[in-house]
Amino acid sequence: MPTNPRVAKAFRTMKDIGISEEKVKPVLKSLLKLYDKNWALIEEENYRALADAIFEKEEAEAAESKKPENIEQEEVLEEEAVDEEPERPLKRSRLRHQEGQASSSANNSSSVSAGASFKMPKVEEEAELPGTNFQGRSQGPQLNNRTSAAESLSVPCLTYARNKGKQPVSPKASMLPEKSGPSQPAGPERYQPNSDDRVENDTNSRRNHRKGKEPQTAQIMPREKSLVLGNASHASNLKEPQGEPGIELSPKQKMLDTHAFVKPKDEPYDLDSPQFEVPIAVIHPEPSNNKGSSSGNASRREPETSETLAAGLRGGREADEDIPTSSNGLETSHELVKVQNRCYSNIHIASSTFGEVKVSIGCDSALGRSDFHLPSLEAVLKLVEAKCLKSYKVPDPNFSVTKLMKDMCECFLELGSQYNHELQETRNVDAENDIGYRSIALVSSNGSINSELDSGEAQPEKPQLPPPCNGHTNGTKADQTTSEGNCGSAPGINQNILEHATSQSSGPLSGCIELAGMEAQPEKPQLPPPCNGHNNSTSTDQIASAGNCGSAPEIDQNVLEHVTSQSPVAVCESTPDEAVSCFVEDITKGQEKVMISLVNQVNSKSPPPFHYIAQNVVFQNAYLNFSLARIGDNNSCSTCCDDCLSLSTPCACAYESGGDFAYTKEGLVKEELLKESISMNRDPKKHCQFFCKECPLERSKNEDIIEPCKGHLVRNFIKECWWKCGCNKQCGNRVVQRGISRKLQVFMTPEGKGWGLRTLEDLPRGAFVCEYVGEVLTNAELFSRVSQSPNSEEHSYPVLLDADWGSEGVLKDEEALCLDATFFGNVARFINHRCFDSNMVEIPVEIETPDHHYYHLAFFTTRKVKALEELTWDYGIDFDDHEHPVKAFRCQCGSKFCRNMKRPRRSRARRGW
Ligand SMILES: C[S@@+](CC[C@H](N)C(=O)[O-])C[C@H]1O[C@@H](n2cnc3c(N)ncnc32)[C@H](O)[C@@H]1O
Repeated sequence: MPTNPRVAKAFRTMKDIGISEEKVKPVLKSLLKLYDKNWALIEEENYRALADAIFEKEEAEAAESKKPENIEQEEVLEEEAVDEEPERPLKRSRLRHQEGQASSSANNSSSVSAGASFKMPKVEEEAELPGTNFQGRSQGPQLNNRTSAAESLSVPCLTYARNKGKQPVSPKASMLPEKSGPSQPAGPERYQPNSDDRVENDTNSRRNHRKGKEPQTAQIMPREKSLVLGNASHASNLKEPQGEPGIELSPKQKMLDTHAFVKPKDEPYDLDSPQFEVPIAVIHPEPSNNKGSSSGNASRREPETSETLAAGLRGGREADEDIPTSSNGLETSHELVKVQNRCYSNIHIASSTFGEVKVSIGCDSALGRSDFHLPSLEAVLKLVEAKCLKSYKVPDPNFSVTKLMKDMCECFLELGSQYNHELQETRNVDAENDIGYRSIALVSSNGSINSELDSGEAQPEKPQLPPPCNGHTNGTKADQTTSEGNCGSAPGINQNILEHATSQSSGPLSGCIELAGMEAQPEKPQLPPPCNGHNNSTSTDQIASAGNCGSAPEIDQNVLEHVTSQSPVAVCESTPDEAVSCFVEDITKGQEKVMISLVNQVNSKSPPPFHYIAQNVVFQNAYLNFSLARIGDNNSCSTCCDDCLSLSTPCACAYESGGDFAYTKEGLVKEELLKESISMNRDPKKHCQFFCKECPLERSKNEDIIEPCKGHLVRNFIKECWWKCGCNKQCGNRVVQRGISRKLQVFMTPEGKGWGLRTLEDLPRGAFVCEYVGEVLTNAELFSRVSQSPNSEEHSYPVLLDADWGSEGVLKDEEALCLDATFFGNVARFINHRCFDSNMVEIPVEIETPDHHYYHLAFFTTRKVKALEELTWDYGIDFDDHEHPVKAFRCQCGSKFCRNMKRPRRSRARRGW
């Protein structure tokens, strides 16, 4: 009897089930070597792995001795087939990591199917799934996340059968057919009534496998926790034994072992843990590559990540649990799973000293459910978002779970660092910028950073400024301004600050701005100096050189945005010495879903008097017919529900845009339409134009001598779902009608263009910004309005709704319409013109009526637009057309393609008015 009590016990246990010491010894030796003497793995489940290995060895030997020549031949083929088969999970995921390839096998790793029939629909998606710990998923005999209920039930049958009939068959076995034929893929390996059939069935199964039909059941089956030795499955969890002393392998066994998991020594696995837990545990919406951070990228399985998360989840782990650590001393995902077992249905939040926060959610409802399959992260997020939008009536269509989780992290940080508040107040402003502080800072008129503004009790920590682009925290404002051109909006950090500012509804700066007429007048904020040259050394030229970044320095913008969210009233002051001569918290007066502030840091001009409207209004004669009766079946999708974009076949509303919806699921205009629309503006001559027989536009100018039509571009329309449609308001084919959702701001441009519109957040290409909203006028009405206007130059540029005049036949005067936002309009009235390379393009949108003489004109970004960039649109002006009723302005767009520059004129057909 061996002296080592563990060895002795192993022998004893094996003996109990009729296995001699002689047989146990070499296998045990081999296993010990394989598992790095990790006895826990061998002893687990009453020496299941050991028994498996012994049976497998026996099986292989028996097969070897019986094998006729033709089978050997077959095995060669089988080996080849195995070579062609997608690699087993662990190896696959590793390859992926090493080679950076999005191998389809990552998914397949958890598929019942094997061989050529391997196919998972979501391959690419999952391959990119951030935070999916494929390694964790692939350890040990896998619980297949695609295993059908029947397959799951078959587990014990297989394992019992494998057990030479020495163990009682699980009651579940009786639920399965006695013997599965070839038409039942997992049949032969699932149920084997007696040991005599074993080799035969193995052969069958491999034949099937070669045909790509045989699922590798043995390797991917779930094991029930209560399984005892007799339930042992294939020895598929053994490391490839080649070269292991003490075990001679037959070719057949080698073949079998090719199917076996190659279990690296530093990644012990837990046979008990249902593998589907792993991906759930490690799903992270936003992977971070930040080394040393606790919010790791689980898909890359950074050791820190596993460790931190495991540590966070560890909770009540037994002290004596003998799960080995990996070779680098860190715990493995295996532990993560195990620990998770005890923490499911919990939310865990942890932060690192780097100020990063990790939120993890454990779900137990799927445990043990054989019908459970791993959804893609994208699908999970989408569903949650849909639920939030529907059930919780989240009004913002751009609500995202990822953002929500970010918010959670931020709140966690904020709350967690409150105690540090006072310390933060006295922080040296020259200190390193630290995103962890999520701060807002102000710039005083002398350009130095003022960190004294936080006077609120128990407020989150003191705002801290991001350093200006030139790195000089104490530099002058001019420095900051001039450096802005190179930086765009400050990378990442400023955006965070902006968002933070917006979210702090009663934050530390509450009431900082002087509020006219309010009783309590808290300290006035030290706002940035104006850009008019009146103050200190600030130079207008320098500011103007801010280039593409819009006009205001980013830091100022942070301030403004922050103040915007705090200040309940507008403040306009006439003294140019003040940093902001005019500030309006919300020019929409609550009519948009989002507030849109207005700020003037350039001169003392007040906002123009106009009525903000969020929807077009008819001035007088314009004829619009929105009757439901006009909307036919071709123009609506009454049988749809929820979100039309999720339909496999687009509904009738996609007809207008060529049978496919104009929007992506992200709410962006699809490339093709976007490109076409941009091209129409840039090179109108290349596109189809319609020439009216009797142009209503010309008619409106002069009824006596009607000039020939100058042509109208035939534009592509977006058609959105509407009231007659069965889908809901959050349907992805309803973007424009949901209104403005982006953070925008009206500001005084320093280049002399007057007011302009800018974005306070980064915008992707194809994003809806706003609609041009104004009074709907007939062209005749507009003509008389403009001609009566003493200074037509100051008239907000009207737009002609002529995108489909060609299909409308001869239009009556009341059908030839345009929009004028001069007196009644929305934020689009502030959008300035830029020749040729503007960052927005207008696209006609059909919503309420299929009559295309009236439609909505919506602006979409032509490219990614950085926070603080001015939003522009090419009005299509021909600066040489001196006959035009609206006098052309002297263009200050700054584009190198400007059509109004002092050089040979680039004339172009004037679009619309
Ligand atoms: C639709 S409004 C834009 C808002 C306007 N800047 C304001 O202050 O209300 C059009 C007017 O803005 C001015 N504008 C727009 N783009 C311009 C440009 N590129 N250069 C100079 N002025 C421009 C012209 O006065 C034009 O008539």
